[in-house]
Amino acid sequence: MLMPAVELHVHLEGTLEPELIFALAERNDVELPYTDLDDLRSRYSFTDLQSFLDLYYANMTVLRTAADFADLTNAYLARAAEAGVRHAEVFLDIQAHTGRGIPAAEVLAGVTGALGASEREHGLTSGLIVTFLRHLPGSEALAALEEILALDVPLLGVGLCSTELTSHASEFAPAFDLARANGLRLVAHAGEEGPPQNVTDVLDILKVERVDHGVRAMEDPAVVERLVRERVPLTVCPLSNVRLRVVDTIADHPLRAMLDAGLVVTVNSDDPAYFGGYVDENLRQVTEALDLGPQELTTLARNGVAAAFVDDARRQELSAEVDAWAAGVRQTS
Ligand code: HPA
Ligand SMILES: [Zn+2]
Repeated sequence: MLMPAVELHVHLEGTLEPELIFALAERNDVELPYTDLDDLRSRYSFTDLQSFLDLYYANMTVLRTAADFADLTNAYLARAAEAGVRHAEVFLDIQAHTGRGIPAAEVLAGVTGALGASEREHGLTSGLIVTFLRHLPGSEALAALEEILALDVPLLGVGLCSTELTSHASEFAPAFDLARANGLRLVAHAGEEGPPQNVTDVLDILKVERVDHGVRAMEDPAVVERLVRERVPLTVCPLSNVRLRVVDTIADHPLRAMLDAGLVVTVNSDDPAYFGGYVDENLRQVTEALDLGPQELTTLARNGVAAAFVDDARRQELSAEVDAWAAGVRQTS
């Protein structure tokens, strides 16, 4: 039986599958620089985060209308449901769309419309986290948030992504302060390509409640100790870490060491259309490569429920599903 999973780290644009890229290019009359699907797929070989981001942003040009964004969101929700995802909090790089002339209202109409129907249409609950792009100025993050708040769309939280190496977290403090003042939940990517200090910075300066990736925190025992003590969830993405060369192979992934250290880690897919698999495949590969047993998998599932931004009633439902699954796994192992 598939583990009931909570997905807390997935970029909607990173679920844009090659087939949908071609379908949307045709629908919108966008000329693609690829001859066919195989040509596009042959470019999915990355040397680091930036080499991936270049292709990821380039492929977004096919997304133009609310219907495109709704199709993208529905395709993800359908695939996530197949992967056992019971609740998903999805990231949206809104500035990557407004920056090429697509109005925020158009993007959000498509995304929030589909997310609003996720329970009815796909059987899982969901929420939206708008992620600011760290390679753009902090003032633009603030302006983006002001624009979104004025639209009054359902929004769960804000995050921070893109390259960690070219800016300091403090640039984004005004945007995060405004988000907090509006009751939004706060997360940020840190400790993926950047050092453990970046993890400390997003906690201290942006006051985030979860850290996305955070794997490089393992390089500093004091940071690990703090994350354990404060029970800060880390949304780990194993296949992403391999494909972006954060770790050499899945067998070298620190996930088991992170669990052993007492960190509240969860397993997520990041950009599944680019990195070789959704949550189910991430779980399958770490289970095999790191020889995870029922106990570790149950901990991962429970961590996901604990780390989700849901109300008490939904947390209890998710918790009961995990308990039922764990009891079944214990019986069969
Ligand atoms: O793994 C990631 N890191 C930073 N930014 C991103 N945007 C999409 N995926 C990522
Ligand atoms: Zn990410």
